[in-house]
Order: sequence, then structure tokens, then C-alpha cells
Amino acid sequence: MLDYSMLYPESTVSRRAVSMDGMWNFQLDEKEEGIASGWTEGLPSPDSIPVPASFQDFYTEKDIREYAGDFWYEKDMFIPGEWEGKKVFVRFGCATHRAEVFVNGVKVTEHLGGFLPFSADVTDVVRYNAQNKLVVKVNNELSVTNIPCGTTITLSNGKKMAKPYFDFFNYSGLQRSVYLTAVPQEYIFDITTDYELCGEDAKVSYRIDTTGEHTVLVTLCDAEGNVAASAQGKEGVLDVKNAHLWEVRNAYLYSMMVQITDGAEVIDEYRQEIGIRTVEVKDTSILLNGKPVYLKGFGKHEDSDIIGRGFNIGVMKRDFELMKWIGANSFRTSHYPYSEEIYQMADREGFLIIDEVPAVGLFESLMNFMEASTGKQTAFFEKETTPELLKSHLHALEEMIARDKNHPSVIAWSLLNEPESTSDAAVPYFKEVFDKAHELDVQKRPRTFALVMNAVPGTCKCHQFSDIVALNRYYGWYVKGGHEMMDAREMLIKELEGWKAMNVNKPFIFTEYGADTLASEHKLPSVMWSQEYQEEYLKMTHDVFDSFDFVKGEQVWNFADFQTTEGIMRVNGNKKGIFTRQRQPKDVAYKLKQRWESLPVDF
Ligand SMILES: CCC[C@@H]1NC[C@@H](O)[C@H](O)[C@H]1C(=O)O
Repeated sequence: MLDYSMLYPESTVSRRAVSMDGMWNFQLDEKEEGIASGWTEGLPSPDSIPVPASFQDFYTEKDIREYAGDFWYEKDMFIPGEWEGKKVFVRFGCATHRAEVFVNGVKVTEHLGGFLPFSADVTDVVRYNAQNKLVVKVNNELSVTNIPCGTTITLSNGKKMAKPYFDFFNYSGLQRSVYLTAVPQEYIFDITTDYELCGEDAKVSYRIDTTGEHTVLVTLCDAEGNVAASAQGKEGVLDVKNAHLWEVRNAYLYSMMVQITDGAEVIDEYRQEIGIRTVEVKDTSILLNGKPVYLKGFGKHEDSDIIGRGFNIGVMKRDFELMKWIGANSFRTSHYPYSEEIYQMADREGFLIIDEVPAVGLFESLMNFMEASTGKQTAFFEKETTPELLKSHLHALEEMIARDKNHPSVIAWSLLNEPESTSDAAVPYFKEVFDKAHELDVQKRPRTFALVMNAVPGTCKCHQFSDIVALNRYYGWYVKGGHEMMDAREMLIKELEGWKAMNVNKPFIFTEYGADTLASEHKLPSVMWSQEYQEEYLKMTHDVFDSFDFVKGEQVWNFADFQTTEGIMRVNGNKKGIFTRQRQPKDVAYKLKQRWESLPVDF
């Protein structure tokens, strides 16, 4: 178990959660002198930047935008006297990709992994009714021992630069909200739920982890605030009569109130919204509440102008409005777990999420989108560093499942994106990862990984671990693009015939397919990069999907244009979006809306 709670920060009768978002002091540490020079007590000559945000797109200097190495944040935090006697934490939504945290010059924690929360217990180092100095050293270098994978080079001027093995910009920093929290000495550490449907009724199994032994009370209220069920004890079952189920695009949330009590006294109280639903795979179907569902939607990114990968509540709202407009019902959190607020919104809006751990770039290529189709082997899982990578991977997986396990919207775990799954050495690595996910998830949700283009019938050695087989395919773009699309169609059909012949008897979904498209380009007849070509490509691909009944999902790559490293294949980023980076529709959005609104509901 993790040594920090993953519960989302909330203020209740017993708790306080104070946002520390706003302008923070900020300073690059190119000489890596910060520790030796006492920056832990405060930064010598800082600038100031917003948190949450990536730092890269604020500045005009390319050396800052491409900076790789250590960089520091600083914030003064006032600790109220009434918190004395409680436990006090600083909780980071994430720090990308690694961090060391100091309060009043004392190191209070460190964390590896850039897309999941962690907390520092600062109870013993803070001064009450006084300002306290919070200092964070962050580092954004890439390697093959942490996820996402890449490398870091040193340029001729001695400056370091990140070289991703993945196709998104290495945005970094304090990209999600930071909270100051206070909880009782005996507090609710974790909540775990599972569901069983029994006709019109439902059983909600729960486990409450606390830091003490006092009595635990659990009360489940419906959306109208009526008590639907209640129980006493750290583990139990809530019998819910006439349960109102959480359905795709028809959400219903109950409120679970958990209390630690000592007689009439409430020691700690925490409330979490839950959705009563079941998810399972049966033969080639994905079942939600026992009914088949077909996934329509996108691979996305947390990516927007100016703040990069910083959580942007307005962009989140716009993205959900666009997904509702176009008739989507799902998305994959490609290629890392997203901000918690996005899962909370998906819970409220009834969207299905494939939650992806940041295991991307596990195929050694700086041009993954090109070399992935060549059959190139990079012996990625045969390195001396592979055990260290596996340790980081499993820790990120444990954090992701601990954080996201109670969201009704999360229906599956994606454990890798486009790894090198065609080598014998990949098999034991995958087995460890898939077994760990099964062990950690009480709900035993389906597990998957996205197969890269050269992982096809007969070459992929790892698809057997997946409960849902997810394909990233670009026939008509990276393979046989342009006027050769007719041959691309034949290749896609041939591959699906190959999977069919293997009698895998599992649902297949496409987690990526797409064509780079400039909103400015119209051509008659079409050419690649034109709007017309994106439409022809999607129609060809969808026609093939529709002729294979084991295809149970289509998630277009990508929802919106997004930033990548610069290169000859990227026109200021990846342009495969159905929407522009500013969230305006390309022409194909209207065609996709027609298709998704006309698809039958059940499959
Ligand atoms: C052939 C691999 C395609 C690749 N897949 C991973 C995504 O993160 C990239 O953006 C996408 C692309 O190149 O568009």
C-alpha cells in the first residue's frame, strides 16, 4: 500500500483543503547548484509563474522552452493556529517528472513519476500562525528507467535537451493543483468500492482504510439526499433497493458519506460520489451493467495553448461539450493519467474512460510514429535497466489504480502504449504488469495495451494478456497513404481477417487511427494533409470496422491537435485532431457526428 492517501482533497467538518494555486516563484537550475547553494531555504533570483501550468510556453527564449534538468518552485504558506494538533500535508496533483519537497529548509518527501498525486506530511516542520517556506525541486529529464521513456542529450553549448521516444511535447512542472490539507490524527486513508447487480437491487461492497481503530459508519444517499443504505464497520456490504444504475451517457451518482466516530463525536468525515455499475468482457462484447456497449470517442491529450499540459478547467468543459456534441461516449487518457477533475466530470456526464498509465516510449525510437511500422527491433526489454523501469512502471500503476479505482467512468486500464511487444523478452515484463493490475483492482476491470503497427497476428507476443485487444493502426496514413489508400484498405482487412482467424474471442477496439490534417488545406481531389483526405481516410477505415463484428470500439487519434517536439513530420505539433488545438471543428467533425449519432445503441 502507498504511504500517502490518494483521496481527493476536500474540506469537511473534520478536514481542511486550501488551494495553493496562483503565482509561484520559479527558477531554472542549469548548474544543478540549488541544493549546495541553499535554495531549499528560498530561491536567490526567481521569476514568477502560474501553478498549475507547464512552464515552457510562457517564455520567449528557446533555451527555456527546450530546457531539460532541475528547476525550482517556491511558495510561502500560512499555517493557521487552529490546525495545531491535526496532521498537515502538502498535496501535489502531480510534479513532472520527479520532485523533492522542502519546508522551512527540511526535506519532507520526494516522488518519481509525473502524472499522479503525492503528499508530503509536514506536521512536524511547520510553524503555526506563521508563514512557512515551501520549496520544490523538479526535474524533467527523460530516461529508460522511468515512464514515459526517452533520453536526454547534451548540446554543443553544454545545455541538456530531452529527446522523447513518444510523440508529445515534454511539458513539465507543477501541472496540476497543489493543496494544503489538514486532517485529524485518526483519519480516513482510503475508500474502496465494488458492485454486484441483483435484479432491481444492488450490493455495494466497501472497504474503508483508516489510521486508527474507532468505529466507522458508512451512509449512502441517493441524488435527492435520501438515505439508500447504511452500514457500520471498516468492511461491509450496502444493500441498495431499486438501485439507480450509472449508465453510459446517463449518469447517476450516489453520495457515500464515511465517518470515523467515537460515540456521538465525529472524528473524521469524508464524502465521495460513486456510481453503481458493473463492467465485464464476455466473449467479444464489452458489457456495462450486463449490456453490450460500443466505444465511440477519442485518444486525447491534456494539452492547450500557453499552459501546455497544465490542468485547464475551461478546456475541460469545452472538451466535454464537444464530445457530447459529436456523439462520443468514451476516451482514453492517452498517454498518462489525466487530472482528477476530468474523471469527476466523466462520472457526472456518463463517459467511459480507458485509464492509461504513462508507459509510452517503450520502443527505442525518436521517430516512433515512423519506425513503428518498419518491424524494427530495439531489444527494449533486454536492457540492464529494464528491472528499474519495471519498478517505476509498477509504482505508477499502483498510484493510478489507487487514485482512480472508484470512478464509475473508469472501465478499463491501458497498461502500455505502443510498446515493443514483438520480442520474447517482452512477455515476462508484460505478465508482471498485467498481473499487478489484476491484483490491485478490486473491481477486476478489463486490462489492455495499445498494439503498435508492427504488432500484428503472428508477430505480437503479448496480446494474450489483454482482456480487450486495442489496436493503433494507420493504414492510409503511415502505410499506403494518398492514392494508395485502396491498398491500405486491403491491408487493414487482411490484418483483421488474420485476427479473426486466430479465434481470439475477445473484443477488439481501435485506440488510434487518424490522418494529419491542416484546417487551412482544401483540395479537390484530395491530397494528404487536406481536410478532404481526413474525411476519405476515416470513411475508408470505418467501412472496414463495420464489416468485422468483433470490433467493439473506435477512438480516433486525436480529439484535438496537440504539441509535439519539432521535426520534419510535425507542423507545429501533431495535426490529427478532429478539432483544432483551439477546440474548433475541422470539416470531418460534422461527418463523424453523423456517424456516431446514427450508430445503433447496442452491439
Ligand atoms: C504509428 C504510431 C502513431 C502514433 N501513436 C502514438 C501517438 O502518441 C502518436 O501521436 C501517433 C502519431 O504518430 O500520430
